[in-house]
Amino acid sequence: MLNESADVLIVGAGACGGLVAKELSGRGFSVVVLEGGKSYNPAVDLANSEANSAKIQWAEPRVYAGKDQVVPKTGVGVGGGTLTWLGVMPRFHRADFRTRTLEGVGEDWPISYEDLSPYYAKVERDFGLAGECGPFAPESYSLPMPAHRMSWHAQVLARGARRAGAHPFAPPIAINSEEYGGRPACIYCGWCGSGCPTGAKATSQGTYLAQAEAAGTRVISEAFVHRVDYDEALGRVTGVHYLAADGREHELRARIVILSAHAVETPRLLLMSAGPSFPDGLANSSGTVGKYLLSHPTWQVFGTFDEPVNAYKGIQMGQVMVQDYYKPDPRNDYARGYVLISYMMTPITYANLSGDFVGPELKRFLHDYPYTAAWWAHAEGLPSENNTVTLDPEVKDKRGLPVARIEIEWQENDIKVAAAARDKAAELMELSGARKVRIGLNYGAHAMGTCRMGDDRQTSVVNGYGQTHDIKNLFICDTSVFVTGGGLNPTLTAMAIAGRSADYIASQARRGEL
Ligand SMILES: Cc1cc2nc3c(=O)[nH]c(=O)nc-3n(C[C@H](O)[C@H](O)[C@H](O)COP(=O)(O)OP(=O)(O)OC[C@H]3O[C@@H](n4cnc5c(N)ncnc54)[C@H](O)[C@@H]3O)c2cc1C
Repeated sequence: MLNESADVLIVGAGACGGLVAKELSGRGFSVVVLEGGKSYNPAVDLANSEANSAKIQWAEPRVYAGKDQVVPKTGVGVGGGTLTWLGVMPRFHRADFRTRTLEGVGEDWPISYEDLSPYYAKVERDFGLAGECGPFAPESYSLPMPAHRMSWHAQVLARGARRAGAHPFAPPIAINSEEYGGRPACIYCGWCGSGCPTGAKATSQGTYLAQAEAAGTRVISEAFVHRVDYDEALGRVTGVHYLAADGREHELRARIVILSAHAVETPRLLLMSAGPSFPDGLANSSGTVGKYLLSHPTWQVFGTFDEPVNAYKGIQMGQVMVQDYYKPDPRNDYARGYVLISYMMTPITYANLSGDFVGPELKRFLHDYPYTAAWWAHAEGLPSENNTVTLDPEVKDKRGLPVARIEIEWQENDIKVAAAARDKAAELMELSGARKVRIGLNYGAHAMGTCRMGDDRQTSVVNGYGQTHDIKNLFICDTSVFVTGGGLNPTLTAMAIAGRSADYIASQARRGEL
């Protein structure tokens, strides 16, 4: 067993873990990041093959026991979800933080858009975003890089949206439209989800973690944390135990522990770290660790055109977005709203995941690939106590640890808002001139919630700064802390919250409060 120590120990080298490492190491803290996955050189290890995307997606067993299908998009490796992600980074709207007050659904957050506004801007600058804020943004803001020129796919989709009176725009995206941050402009090869071999796509690895390492952070890959250590006498966490690639156990001690393992593995780790003071899971006196799992109910909507669309050429997702139907409208028979995002899958994913097509219909569908455009209809799923991450009582991973058991069932509002999104996407596709519209799969995308923030320690796990109510030197900085999911891609908001938490941690530590 190896024993080491650090001021700050971060579990998970993804979007938020990388950001917090950079912020804290830049302020003189000694920081160690433990990452369960491998470290890759994208230019070599992930170059131009769809098969590579499997390397960087979480592939360890999980039990899906819910009524509805959810694909909790999770990456693995140094860079986490940003290795495989598609980089669409819109800001949440003011109303997203106050759904209970404004519409009587979900819960209000303990923080507001105004609290996050400067942190949004900082991530947009530091990470490097291209695009426009769009006509429905919570405030007008500009991004460091101009929008990408719309691909033909995006133009075809935008044509239908304009005919419906909507306002399509090129949303914020973490893919360089010009040289920025020492990274090249995108060459539109279309392999964003396989790891981006050129480095034009921003990843935590290529931005924050590289800067953190330059400032002294140590990133240890293939280090799977299976326990957060809690000292009963001190009432503090003291570090973690992790298993290295060779199966050997190590202990790492730290003054401050930050969990950034994403909304499935963070609650799993807390539940696995139960002890005498916390028999139901560490920092779980509220009983809410693992509850209120949030996801976005989505539909894939395809349109086949007479002329080639060649949607596989260019940025995979988010060359165009429609946000006209995002703002809640009392005339709707559902609360909240949705967006439409251009998204064409790469060929194998298209064949595997597009819909329930079989026989000649599947053959035609595959043949139509270059002639096909696609909207991703992306709606807000509301929190429910019954949507959970727990420890499976039977299935164990290769280390003998209980795997996460994920249960989700869409509620009536989720089904209605997602159906409205799907129908609008189909309508716009027809207006674009599609000769055939096909409805593809319906699933829950993204994972959030499970350790939600709140002012009330009886009903939430962390405060507005990601500090657990139960243990003052234990923090959560990832999408677990979301109270509601908004209807937009979540990672920018998670990173903005993590940036705010990093400021708080630094100031509290300096005052000797941690
Ligand atoms: C294909 C795909 C496309 C996506 N596209 C978008 C998009 O366009 N826009 C958007 O906003 N979001 C997108 N996402 C989602 C986005 O990747 C996540 O929201 C984001 O990465 C979450 O950040 P995080 O810091 O919470 O966790 P992550 O970035 O997931 O990082 C968590 C890290 O923790 C590690 N880890 C987990 N458990 C342990 C453990 N016990 N010990 C050590 N390490 C551990 C994991 O291996 C992982 O590297 C996409 C995701 C996928 C998979």
